[in-house]
Amino acid sequence: MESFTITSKKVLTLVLVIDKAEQKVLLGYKKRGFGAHLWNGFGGKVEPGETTREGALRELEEEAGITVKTEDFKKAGILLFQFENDPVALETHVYKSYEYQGLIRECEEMRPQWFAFADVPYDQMWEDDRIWLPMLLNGQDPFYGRMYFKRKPVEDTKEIETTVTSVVNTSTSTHVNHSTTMTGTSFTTAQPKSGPFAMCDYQLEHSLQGVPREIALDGTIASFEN
Ligand SMILES: Nc1nc2c([nH]c(=O)n2[C@H]2C[C@H](O)[C@@H](COP(=O)(O)OP(=O)(O)OP(=O)(O)O)O2)c(=O)[nH]1
Repeated sequence: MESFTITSKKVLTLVLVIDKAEQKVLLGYKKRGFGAHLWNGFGGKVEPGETTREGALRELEEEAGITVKTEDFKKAGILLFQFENDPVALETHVYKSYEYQGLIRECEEMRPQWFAFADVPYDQMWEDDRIWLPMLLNGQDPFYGRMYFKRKPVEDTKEIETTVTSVVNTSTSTHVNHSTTMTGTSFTTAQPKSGPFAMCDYQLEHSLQGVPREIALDGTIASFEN
């Protein structure tokens, strides 16, 4: 796991708005930038001077045109994304709300659309989403996940097949470890099915003593929300 050692992290947010009565979740089709051509929740980088909650609410308003009252806005967990040979991890603070105000609208970055829980397009999302999003939709939060990605080899014109061998698990008594071997992931450069990265390992915990607030550089939960 040496190639996954991290020395710093960027703080990001991700917001899932859920219609509980209709069993639907609001996703956005990302038109450009990091994660382009994938469906995702709304979010992005936290700006200097902002809390993660403020950053998440701002991104939701910018990208989907809607607002959520503070009391309805719940922290669901933290996902730490790590990329092979990249010392900078992405500490993503995940929020959810069952309520919203305003009119949902498209912007130049995201095209919002409601999906029934049963129709969430996992094959056109980041690969880790199929692991934790069902838990969030079923109310099995808070959670903490650590996901490891390798870059898929890129070939310009034709669809290619790639095999990613799982990295060795480092089981500890506090982590539920899952190791996956993914074979035959097809994608094109123009429209990668599940993005330019292949997840090669992950850990997910959801029986936490509280809602995680920060992750230490050794990957453990540094502190919990009050
Ligand atoms: N569902 C999911 N979301 C992810 C994964 N990895 C990852 O960075 N994200 C999210 C976190 C952020 O919401 C978003 C990346 O933020 P961004 O680069 O779009 O940030 P931004 O809007 O500030 O960017 P920009 O304006 O500078 O283009 O993608 C993942 O594996 N799964």
